[in-house]
Amino acid sequence: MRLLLIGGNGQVGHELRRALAPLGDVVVTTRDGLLSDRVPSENLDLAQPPAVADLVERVAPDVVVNAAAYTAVDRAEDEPGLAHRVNAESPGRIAEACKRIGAKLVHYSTDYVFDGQGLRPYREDDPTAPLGVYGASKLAGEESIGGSGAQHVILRTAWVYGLHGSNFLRTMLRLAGERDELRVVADQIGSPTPAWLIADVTAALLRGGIDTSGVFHLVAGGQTSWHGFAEAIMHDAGKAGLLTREPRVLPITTSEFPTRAARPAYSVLDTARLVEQFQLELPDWRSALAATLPTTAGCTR
Ligand SMILES: NC(=O)C1=CN([C@@H]2O[C@H](COP(=O)(O)OP(=O)(O)OC[C@H]3O[C@@H](n4cnc5c(N)ncnc54)[C@H](OP(=O)(O)O)[C@@H]3O)[C@@H](O)[C@H]2O)C=CC1
Ligand SMILES: Cc1cn([C@H]2C[C@H](O)[C@@H](COP(=O)(O)OP(=O)(O)O[C@H]3O[C@@H](C)C(=O)[C@@H](O)[C@H]3O)O2)c(=O)[nH]c1=O
Repeated sequence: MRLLLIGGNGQVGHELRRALAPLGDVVVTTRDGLLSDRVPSENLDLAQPPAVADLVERVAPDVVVNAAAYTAVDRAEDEPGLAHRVNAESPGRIAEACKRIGAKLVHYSTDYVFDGQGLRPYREDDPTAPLGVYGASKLAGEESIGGSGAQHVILRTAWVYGLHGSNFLRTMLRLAGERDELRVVADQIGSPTPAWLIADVTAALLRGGIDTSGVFHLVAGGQTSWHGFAEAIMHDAGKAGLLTREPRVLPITTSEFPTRAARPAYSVLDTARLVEQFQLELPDWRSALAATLPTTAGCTR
């Protein structure tokens, strides 16, 4: 199988390089033509939508996996045009190119397409109503892919973290080294999901063969708040010997932590469609976190 992985330096892209390698010949793109380990890659800037189709058609893959995105939730409020080009227009162009050459497309979207007013885990067909520019741009990306006619799987995931890249886990570990007390919102509920799980599920889907199109929710099981997640990070990181001291983690309300973009209060995703369609088992968020952190005996991931 010939694969084109767009965005090899992000947290999901980094894990996809590992997970997709056994599936065949993988061509990787980054924004500046260089992978994080300094290995050269193809160069692709999704802020320039016209360049996208040329690359897809030149590489002529069987499958395109698009892990690149504009993910700066607060900054997106001030850069809506750029967020839209990267998260909506370019994915639409990728999908159109896939349709032309008969390639399948795997793409990722977000829980931030919902407004967070739901009372039970969101299903794929529940009404969307993004609260901010990032969520709106990702929703527009889903729609342009959906309308392209390309065979596609869009995996909506949430609260992604890992040991690589920029994410909440790494922010908490950094702050733990700097402060005696962390203040973290306890009234936003979701499902922390490690990047390795997203990559492993993507590889499993491709290994089994994708003969469907649509949106599927992919998150680790269970739910917590950002505060609950931070407490679990401190607990597990402390046990793994990663902390020189364990700060107190104080629960606060969203109004006590003002941010440029509003976030959904509740964005747990129902994964039944994915699990049933592809016969998968997903770990709960707590054991997935424990499996992500290095152990004193060495790194588990
Ligand atoms: N992070 C999260 O919590 C969540 C993420 N998702 C979705 O999952 C997918 C993967 O996200 P994740 O790995 O966390 O994201 P990251 O922010 O870790 O990585 C995004 C990657 O996209 C690249 N990128 C950004 N702008 C451009 C551009 N103009 N042209 C080319 N590449 C660009 C970045 O490049 P560079 O390295 O050069 O900056 C980076 O490598 C995305 O679709 C995201 O929307 C969904 C839910 C939650
Ligand atoms: C750093 C920090 C954040 N927070 C709050 C702010 C926010 O409400 C929440 C999460 O913070 P972050 O800004 O790190 O996370 P955020 O960028 O909102 O994360 C989102 O990223 C995008 C890409 C997604 O698609 C989402 O699923 C989600 O993972 O925690 C605190 O309460 N205390 C803190 O010290």
